Amino acid sequence: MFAPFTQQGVIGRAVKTGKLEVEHFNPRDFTHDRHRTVDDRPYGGGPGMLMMVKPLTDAITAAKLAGGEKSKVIYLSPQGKPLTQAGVKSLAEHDNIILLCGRYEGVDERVIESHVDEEWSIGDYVLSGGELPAMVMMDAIARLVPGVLGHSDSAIEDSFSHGLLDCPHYTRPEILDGKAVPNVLLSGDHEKIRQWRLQQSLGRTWLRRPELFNDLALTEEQQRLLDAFQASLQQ
Ligand SMILES: Nc1nonc1C(=O)NCC1CCCCC1
Repeated sequence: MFAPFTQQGVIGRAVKTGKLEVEHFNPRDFTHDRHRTVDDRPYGGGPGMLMMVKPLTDAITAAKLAGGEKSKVIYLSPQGKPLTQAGVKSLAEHDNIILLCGRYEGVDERVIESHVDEEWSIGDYVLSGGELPAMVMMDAIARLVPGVLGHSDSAIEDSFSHGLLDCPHYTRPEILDGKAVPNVLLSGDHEKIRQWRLQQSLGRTWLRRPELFNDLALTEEQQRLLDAFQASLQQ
């Protein structure tokens, strides 16, 4: 699952240029029976299986040997803290991260208590395994690693970087099904374009995700632009 992800695109380039290192530790390689068993039945009954403790903790130990004892162990599950850009920024501070990807119905709680530093969720829905959430987290963190993105501004301008939703974007043709690109974007007036984009981000955030303003302290300019946006809707 991870090979295409770590060999293509932003992550692929970062791995190729040595800005990122990705290594896998498969619990199956830490089993000692013929069937390389990694799952076991849950105490208390109930459907499905859990991941066995020993192959998991041995894999984590091996990963720590490779990445260093200071590696942060992260477990991805719906029971984790909801991942936001702020959370990504805090995670990007670590030099080494071990992402524990669950399968079946999950892992023994004692593995989480004894080996996991932080539990994170990428959203309130249930997936079949932790691999896709791990790749989501890897992609979001990698974009913040200096030198990983060609044009670093694009990461800074990413939505949520200022806690706001992204503004609308346009490319050719200038008229599409009778709908024209907003004139300001054709004006070449970079200050006007910056203000328009900021106002659009503020307006969209207000219309679609007003709760995001709870964690934001708007600058005077932002407040002025938002007020004008709201007033324009009253007309
Ligand atoms: N949502 C999520 N956010 O992060 N992970 C998520 C998930 O849905 N993970 C599924 C895994 C969880 C461990 C047991 C097997 C299924």
